[in-house]
Amino acid sequence: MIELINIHKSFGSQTVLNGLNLTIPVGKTTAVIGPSGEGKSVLLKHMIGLLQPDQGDVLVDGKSIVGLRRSQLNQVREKFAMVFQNAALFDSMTVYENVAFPLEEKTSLSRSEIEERVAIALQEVGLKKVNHKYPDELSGGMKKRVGLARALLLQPQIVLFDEPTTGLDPVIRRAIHQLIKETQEKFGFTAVIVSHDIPDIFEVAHHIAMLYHGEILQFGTPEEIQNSDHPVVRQFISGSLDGPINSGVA
Ligand SMILES: Nc1ncnc2c1ncn2[C@@H]1O[C@H](COP(=O)(O)OP(=O)(O)OP(=O)(O)O)[C@@H](O)[C@H]1O
Repeated sequence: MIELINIHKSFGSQTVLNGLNLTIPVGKTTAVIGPSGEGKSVLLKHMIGLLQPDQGDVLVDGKSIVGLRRSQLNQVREKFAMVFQNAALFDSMTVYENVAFPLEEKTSLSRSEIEERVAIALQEVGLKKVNHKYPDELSGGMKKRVGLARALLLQPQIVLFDEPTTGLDPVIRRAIHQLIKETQEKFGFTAVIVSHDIPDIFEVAHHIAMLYHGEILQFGTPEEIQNSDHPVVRQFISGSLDGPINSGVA
């Protein structure tokens, strides 16, 4: 379980998180939504110790990860996998080499065992005959699938997705969402997804956390969020220009 307790985070004079509390349910998918620039990525980075809070605590399975030494933090991070916006593949490596990389680095599996696991992982994300291709020979959707295959290979307990469908067309976006949903159900990991995909994300996540002005304004099931009475939540999910949220565009 990940618990964020009274998190405060500022960059210079800009306060981004302002006493934020959030508990991520185990074995479920939680989506973090909210206007651009409100701190969704900053929040995700606190969960894995890439950023430290100015105040407050982050607990992973009941233990604080704030102020840990690098070696201790690396141990905690073994529970996690992170799927970045751009899939973060190594351009000079083939798809096979990219996916095999964590197994070669972190396990003592034999070459044939690694080959077998990579083949299964690529099959699981619906990729065929791409082993020898390089990332720049793949479409955006295929790259995301490779990133997901690599993330799942070490069987993480927790998978963090930072806007996993950015830049994809609506059909591929749906396919990636479907894949995240299916793999989460199959492996049962705890997932946290930062997403702008409304209303699609309501079909993927079990819980939605709406971030606004440095706090979680509302946490609930997709149904509860869709039926929210809160004017900010209502405006945000309907994409209306009228309401308390200022788009910042004149
Ligand atoms: N390392 C950093 N140093 C300084 N400011 C930062 C840093 N990281 C984030 N910020 C600032 O914190 C704010 C929140 O950024 P963040 O990327 O978390 O927003 P977001 O909600 O994920 O936005 P978007 O939906 O547009 O991706 C932004 O104003 C950003 O400029």
